[in-house]
Amino acid sequence: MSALLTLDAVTGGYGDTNILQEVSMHVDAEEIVVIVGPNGAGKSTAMKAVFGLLNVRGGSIVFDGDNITKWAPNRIVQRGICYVPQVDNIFREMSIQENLEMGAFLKTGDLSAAYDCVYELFPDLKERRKTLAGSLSGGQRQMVAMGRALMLDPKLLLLDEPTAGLSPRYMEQIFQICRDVRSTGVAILLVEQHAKQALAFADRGYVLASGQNRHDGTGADLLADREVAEMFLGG
Ligand SMILES: Nc1ncnc2c1ncn2[C@@H]1O[C@H](COP(=O)(O)OP(=O)(O)OP(=O)(O)O)[C@@H](O)[C@H]1O
Repeated sequence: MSALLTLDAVTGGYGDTNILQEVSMHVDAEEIVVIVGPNGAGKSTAMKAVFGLLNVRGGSIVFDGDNITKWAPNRIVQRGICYVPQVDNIFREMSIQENLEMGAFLKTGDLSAAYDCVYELFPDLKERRKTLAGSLSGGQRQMVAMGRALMLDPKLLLLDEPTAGLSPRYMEQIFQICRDVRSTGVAILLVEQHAKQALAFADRGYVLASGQNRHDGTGADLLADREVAEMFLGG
C-alpha cells in the first residue's frame, strides 16, 4: 500500500537559501506522525513545504497519488490537506461558531453535519460556541484552530506545535483529541517541541537536525534509542 503523503528528497527554503536538504518522510492513512528536533532544525519548514509555502527546488511531494510539489496552498486545501500554523491560527474577534464557519469557506450548502462532527470532537467548544475566540484560553484556542481545519473534512491535518505554551493537562488533552481525530479517518503530521511526550503518543516520528533527516522509527523505538536520547531528548 502506498503512503498517503510522501516527501522524497525534498530540498528547499526561503528566498535563495535552502533550509531543507533532501528531506524524506511519509505518512500513512490514519497515522499520527511527529517531527521533532532542535530549534531551527527545519521542522516547521518541512510542514510548510507540504502546504505549498516554500520554494521547493529538489525532490517531490506526493499526496494521495498526486504530485503536489508546486501546487498553491488553496489547491492543496481542496485536495484534502489542512494546515494549522503555530500562531495567528484563529480569528480572535469572531465567535467560535464563526471561526468554524470561516474554516468551511470551500463548502456550499448546509454545514450542520460538519458542525456536528467538530462539536462531537470538541464538546467544550459547543457549549461556548457564541463566545469570542480571542477570550478563550490557549488550549481552547488551539481546539478552535483544529476544529476550523476539520470543517473541510481533510484526509491529512498538519499541526505546527499544537501544544506550544500549554499546561501538561492541556497538552494531554490535545494529544487525546489527535487520537480522536485519527479515529475519524484523518492522518496527522505534527511538529512538537515536547519531543518525549510527543514520541510517546505518536505512531512514528522523524528527527530532523540542520534541515536533514537524522533518525526515524516508531515513537517507542526513537525513545529507546540511546543516541536520540542523548542528542535530542536531553539524555
Ligand atoms: N520565513 C522565513 N524566512 C527566512 N528564514 C526562515 C523563515 N522561517 C524560518 N526560517 C529559518 O529557517 C530555519 C528553520 O526554521 P524552522 O522554523 O523550520 O525550524 P524549527 O525546527 O521549526 O525550529 P523551532 O523549533 O525553533 O520552531 C531557521 O534558520 C529559521 O531562521
